[in-house]
Amino acid sequence: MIELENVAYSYGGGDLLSNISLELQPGSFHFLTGPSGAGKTTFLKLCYGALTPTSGTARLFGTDRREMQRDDIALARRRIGVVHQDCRFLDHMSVADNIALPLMVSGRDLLGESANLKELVAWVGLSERAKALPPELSGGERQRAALARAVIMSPDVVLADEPTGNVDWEMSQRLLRLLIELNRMGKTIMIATHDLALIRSAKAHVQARVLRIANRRLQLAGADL
Ligand SMILES: Nc1ncnc2c1ncn2[C@@H]1O[C@H](COP(=O)(O)OP(=O)(O)OP(=O)(O)O)[C@@H](O)[C@H]1O
Repeated sequence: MIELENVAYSYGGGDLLSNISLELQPGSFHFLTGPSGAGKTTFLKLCYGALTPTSGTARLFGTDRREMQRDDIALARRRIGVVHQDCRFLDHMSVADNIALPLMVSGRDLLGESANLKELVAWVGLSERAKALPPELSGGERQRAALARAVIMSPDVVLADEPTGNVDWEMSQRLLRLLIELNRMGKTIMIATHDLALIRSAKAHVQARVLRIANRRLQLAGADL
């Protein structure tokens, strides 16, 4: 699905990431951890093709990122749902319209999709808030709306960047349950997080690999988490 082979990435100074190799298997569940500034968001951007490796190869669904044209990237992006750290809503549009935005952008028939949209809004527990504007939402509501938007196109892979960053324990558990449910439906999940307690709590419910970025490298974290 997504394959990184000996990838390095630099924003212009020295390498932020180097020697990164990983193949995301269909249906797998990964956590990605590491100190602030280690490069977790950058790593996710390499996985969804927003960045091209400085060296090495990133393949998205079998195609080298360097050989992908605009349309290829757009197609690959429909298969990868991203929950951004800062949610990125359009504040003048309702929660439901924000969630439906990927459908609108890809030219899908919104009327035909309205039952799916309603079901998805209910799945994340936001039926009562569907008409609200994003600035009116709580942190947990924002994160659930961001998750719904990330999966509206039925992606194969969901990459979530600190999806539980600004919410209490109960809400992080609720978000985690939603992500585990997606994994049980067959989706490949990767969650970047600082929250080691969240990772520990997941282990009882899902077989997850824990990756850690430290000193520019990607390592498999030890069992001592
Ligand atoms: N567009 C950019 N241009 C230049 N430097 C950048 C850019 N984006 C990120 N960086 C730098 O790259 C480093 C890694 O950033 P990144 O956001 O990937 O780390 P992170 O591990 O996700 O951090 P955090 O846990 O704090 O979110 C940081 O030093 C950051 O300032």
